[in-house]
Amino acid sequence: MSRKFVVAAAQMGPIARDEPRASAVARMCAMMRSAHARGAALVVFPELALTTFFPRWYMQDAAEIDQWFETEMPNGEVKPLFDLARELKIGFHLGYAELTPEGRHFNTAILVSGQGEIVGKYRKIHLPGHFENEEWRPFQHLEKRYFEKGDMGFPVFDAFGGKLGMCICNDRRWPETWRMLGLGGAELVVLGYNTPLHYPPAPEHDHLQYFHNELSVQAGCYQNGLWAVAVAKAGVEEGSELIGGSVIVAPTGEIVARCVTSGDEVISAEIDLDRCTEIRANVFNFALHREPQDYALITAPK
Ligand SMILES: NC(=O)N[C@@H](C(=O)O)c1ccc(O)cc1
Repeated sequence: MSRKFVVAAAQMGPIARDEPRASAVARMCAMMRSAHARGAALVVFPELALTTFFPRWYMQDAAEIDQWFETEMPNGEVKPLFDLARELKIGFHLGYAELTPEGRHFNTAILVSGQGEIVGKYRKIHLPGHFENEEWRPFQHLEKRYFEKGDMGFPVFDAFGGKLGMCICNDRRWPETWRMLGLGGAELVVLGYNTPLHYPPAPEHDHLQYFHNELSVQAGCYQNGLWAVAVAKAGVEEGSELIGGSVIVAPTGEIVARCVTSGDEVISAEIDLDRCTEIRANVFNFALHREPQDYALITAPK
């Protein structure tokens, strides 16, 4: 059986602070239709795709914070996306802020099948930023304040005729993320990001943001022999510029499609999951060449 299919990346432009979720969902539905018209079986939306990137603001009031979170998935506002997926028989990946019935907060992503069923879930592990208000910053990055570290590890799911894994934004910079997913057998990793162009602790690196995005994703793909779809929320959002540059990357590390705008934009590529073998049966044949007995420091407590 052929393991080729078309994947799409649906990059999103900015979402305003007062933009209702229904508006973001309508934009996603339009891109889902465009992805479907290209023959895509799966369309990947960004991290925290339903709202503006709220960790840029310092908040103390619990109710004010919780308004950015979803207590159910799907809920009434997101249901049109699930309904359209079912109608078009197209799967999707969606990032959102999750508030559990126990009152826990996570930066979460789900994988939804072409039948509109949630078939995978991941909660972000590498939370960037800081806990307290840092007034010297033009924008805060308070993910450590608003989210708990994910508690699901790096799961890999049987879906779309192969093995799929997820990670979220800052996770993509960490080789451990990719290696865990690679060891779990992932053949395709899907991820979303909100990456500010300006990095206040080291502004001399601002010009490297696009490069570091590609470097991280391409290295993760090559070193683990897997495909990736990495999708931005881009553009100037509430005065903070987020990078675009969403990409689809092959197991060889080559970029096969790249967004060229900072707005809502769909790109697609036919991917062949069997091409993972080109790398995994050769230079990164884990069973033959990995030497984990020499990697103990990687898992030593910090
Ligand atoms: N949403 C994210 O995870 N964004 C991060 C990233 O792009 O890796 C990130 C990391 C450090 C920062 O100071 C700001 C943003």
